[in-house]
Amino acid sequence: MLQSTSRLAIKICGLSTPDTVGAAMRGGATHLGFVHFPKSPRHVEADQLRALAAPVPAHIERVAVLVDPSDEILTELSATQALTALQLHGKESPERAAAIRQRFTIPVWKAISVKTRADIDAAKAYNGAADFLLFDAKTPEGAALPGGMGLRFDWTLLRGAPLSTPWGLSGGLGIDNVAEAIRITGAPLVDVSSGVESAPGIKSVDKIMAFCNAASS
Ligand SMILES: O=C(O)c1ccccc1N[C@@H]1O[C@H](COP(=O)(O)O)[C@@H](O)[C@H]1O
Repeated sequence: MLQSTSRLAIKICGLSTPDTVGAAMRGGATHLGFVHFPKSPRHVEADQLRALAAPVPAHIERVAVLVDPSDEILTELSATQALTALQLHGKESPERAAAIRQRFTIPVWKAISVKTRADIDAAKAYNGAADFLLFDAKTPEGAALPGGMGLRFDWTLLRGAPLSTPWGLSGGLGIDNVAEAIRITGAPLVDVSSGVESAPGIKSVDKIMAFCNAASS
């Protein structure tokens, strides 16, 4: 889970190679994300995830990104013993999030798709059901993926939002805008995927390092 410290937390998401996992760790990422969703260009199988996470020290969180996962998929991932949290990035209800947390005894993050202030207000339904809320941009109806598309939302919508569950910001973050995003929202955690890629699914070591520097500056 996100620790209650003033240090900014950085999540580099969609990692699929040892060299980019290494870059994220060297850059100071506090959280590493692994997408398990076959439609994604960042998809990693459970065995691959286990191998990628093996050299990661315990103080760095390992988060699986999932879209409406079945219990079968969750059981397979749980068996890797490689994860410290599950990020639910589909249409999981508060009841489903709570049930996953209880059955798999692991912190659950819920991605909240945001277009308007009403979307942020509606996130309170997950208070007590999810351990962490990740605000991300709403992708267009019929889009191939529910995230990882480099889309951002109006960050000012988060100003003054009464959030009682720990939270973070994602969606369209990159080297050139992450500092502004932190300034506007006060986000305690920033999450990036496509903003540190050279092509969809291809993470760039240089961009990961630059993002970590920009976020921490
Ligand atoms: O990255 C993916 O392919 C993905 C697939 C399915 C659900 C979520 C996905 N990515 C997550 O989306 C946010 C924002 O990404 P971006 O920085 O805008 O590219 C991030 O949490 C990714 O983990």
